[in-house]
Amino acid sequence: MNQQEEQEERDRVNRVTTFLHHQIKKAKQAVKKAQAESDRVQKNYGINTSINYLEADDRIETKADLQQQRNLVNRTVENEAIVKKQLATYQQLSHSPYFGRIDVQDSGAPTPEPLYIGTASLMDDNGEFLIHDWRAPISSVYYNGTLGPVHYQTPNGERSTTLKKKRQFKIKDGQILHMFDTNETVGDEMLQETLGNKSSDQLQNIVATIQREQNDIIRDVRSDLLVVQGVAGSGKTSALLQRIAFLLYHSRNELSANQILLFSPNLLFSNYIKDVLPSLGERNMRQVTLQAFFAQRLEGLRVQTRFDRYEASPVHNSLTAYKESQVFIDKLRAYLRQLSPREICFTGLYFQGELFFSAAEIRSIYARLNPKLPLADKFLKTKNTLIKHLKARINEEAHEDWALDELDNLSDEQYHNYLGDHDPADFFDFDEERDFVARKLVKDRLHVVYNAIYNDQFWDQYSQYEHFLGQLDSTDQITLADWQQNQRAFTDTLEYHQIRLVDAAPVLFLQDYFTGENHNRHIKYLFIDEVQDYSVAELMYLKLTFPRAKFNLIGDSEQALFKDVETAEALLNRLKTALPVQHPRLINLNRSYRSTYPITTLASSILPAGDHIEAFNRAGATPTYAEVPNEQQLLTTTQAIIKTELQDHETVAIITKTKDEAQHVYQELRHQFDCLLVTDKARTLNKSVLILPVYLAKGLEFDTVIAWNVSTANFPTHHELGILYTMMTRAMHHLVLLSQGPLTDLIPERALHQKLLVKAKSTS
Ligand SMILES: Nc1ncnc2c1ncn2[C@@H]1O[C@H](COP(=O)(O)OP(=O)(O)OP(=O)(O)O)[C@@H](O)[C@H]1O
Repeated sequence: MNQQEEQEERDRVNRVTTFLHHQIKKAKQAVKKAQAESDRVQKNYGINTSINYLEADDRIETKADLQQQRNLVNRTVENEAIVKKQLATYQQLSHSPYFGRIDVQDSGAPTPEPLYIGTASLMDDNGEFLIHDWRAPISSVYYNGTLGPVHYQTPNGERSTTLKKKRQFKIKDGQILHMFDTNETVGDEMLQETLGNKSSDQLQNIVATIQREQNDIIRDVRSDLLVVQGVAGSGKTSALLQRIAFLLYHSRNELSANQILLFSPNLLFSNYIKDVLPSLGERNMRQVTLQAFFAQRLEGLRVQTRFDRYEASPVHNSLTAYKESQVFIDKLRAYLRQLSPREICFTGLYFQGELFFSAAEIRSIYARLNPKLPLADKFLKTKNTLIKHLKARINEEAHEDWALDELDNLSDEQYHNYLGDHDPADFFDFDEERDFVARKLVKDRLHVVYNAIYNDQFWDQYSQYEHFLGQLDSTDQITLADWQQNQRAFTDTLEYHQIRLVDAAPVLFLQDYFTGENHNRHIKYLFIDEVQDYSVAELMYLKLTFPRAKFNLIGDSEQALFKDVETAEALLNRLKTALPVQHPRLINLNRSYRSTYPITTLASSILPAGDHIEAFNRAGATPTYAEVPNEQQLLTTTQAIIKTELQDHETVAIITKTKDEAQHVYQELRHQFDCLLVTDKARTLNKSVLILPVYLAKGLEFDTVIAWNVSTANFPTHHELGILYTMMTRAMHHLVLLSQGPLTDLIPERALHQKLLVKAKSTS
């Protein structure tokens, strides 16, 4: 780029920034005006509603008036929101209006047309684009294309053009700090700089440096099952969030942020990612953890958390694996389909301590239905019939002694409340009036039975599940004794109002499949981050619950904490057969961005198939290790390392295998350092020394990581591989492995020979 071109770019940024400041001024006035207008309308609305309610005769007129007023209030509030959003966009663009430029020349066009790409689009007063939104169809050329003929997708099909130039900018506070032309997808230079920064307690958007394969994930609009298998630090979470921003733009007339649901691994993570979408001018999607979701659905039971289960026994057994498998859910489905009315666990409903509808009566209603009807229809028809019977019983019960007694004991006020708007003159005689009040009273009392029917209390899903378990045979891997013991464990925990995690999804599946209830058709896109920690049974249940949602499953099979590491292909094959979808797609991300080259190289070396991991070429210190003979020395070495690391870095995280270890380390260090023990209730990480168990470090990153006690004793088998890999890959700039006794054999000999890992100075 020559000097003149550089000057032209600077002039352009100045022009755009000046224009933006002008727009900000105008927008601020518009916001003020809109606020005043909505204040005025709301005040008016308040006055009108209070006046009009005094005038009883004008009720109908008042209702129409009120509706009109309410519409006006809604419109002004909406208008205020629009101008505020506009202002926010201008303010956001004024700091850094754009980060890219592409010059494209359509065939037949005399000259190339320069287009500037930023986080939002901006037009000048003549309606010409000064900035194109990064999500606009043409902008994909910036991310995907190299110079020459290029293609891009538009709502009307594929278009072609020629990419003549690609330029990148770094603009801060309206000043160009850096600009260069590139033929690469998006140049390494910019990425180097971004990745070299210190860690932050908030994930940043990656809009300026999205990589080609990440762009594929972001812009996919076809798949109904998109599986992203990406190595640690490959930008899966970043791409997921950029994808949500893209979808909100692409389908802005049909999709709103509250139709997108993200299952995130823990609350800390939810907080970590919360600024990304707002930084792109979009509202956040809804977020939930599987834990919270289960707890809400299984109200009244304490659901075991994944963390509890991991702490109780980090290693999976074959019985758990079986209950988490597709086979198990398939068996459950088949069982429900062939259930005879005799086997259905109906339960009687009681009223005032006496049986009101017996299980036998309910069963006979069910048995009379056409057996060929779908399960959910049969359940619904039974429910409706019960409600009909209940209504009939109201008339009968109104003549029973209990009802007549209650009627006689009603106060005048209660009696008139039951009469409601009715006048004694409305009735033929007093008996008719009493009969009317008696029916009202009975209806009122029987509401508990109505609620019980409405809430499906005439069927016991837990007993049904026990019945299902009872009729399963033991399998090759599971002995009859183990199986029976497992069934007893389900019943025992239930008595204490608890349920183990492994039973939560199957019980809910059984319940919703049988009743056809609790299906959420509102959610259009479901995202699951860290999907490798979900069982197939859990995913099958989520698919049942969110039947209209397109599934986006993002994870890394090598970071499996709660089960053994498996290949991406195996995971995908399991999912493809388990979830009924039409357009499955797998995208692999093999390039790792988070960590320095030496850290990624070491971390990959511990994986049996780690060769596919491509380390981004960012320089940094070689990871170090220290083997010490006792725990005291483990602590003193840790202290020394923290002190050294804090000289260069902002955050040091000590990652342990378990919560107990984390608590112990914290107790020992808290007097020396201002440190934070991270628990599963934590929302923020506001200290520079953090101590946390590995499952809470999921998805997060820190400048320096100290992997606590990765010894042979603590990490004895390949079951711990995913745990160790996850610990190591949280480090951005420096990684230290500490071990009491010999280092785990999971670190291969060659890592030491090839000096991928060297002894820490303080102990050498
Ligand atoms: N295209 C990119 N441009 C700039 N930074 C990027 C890009 N892709 C990823 N990063 C950075 O790399 C780091 C890791 O990204 P992210 O957390 O999204 O990866 P991940 O695959 O979800 O990681 P993990 O599975 O290990 O938790 C983040 O700091 C992110 O900002």
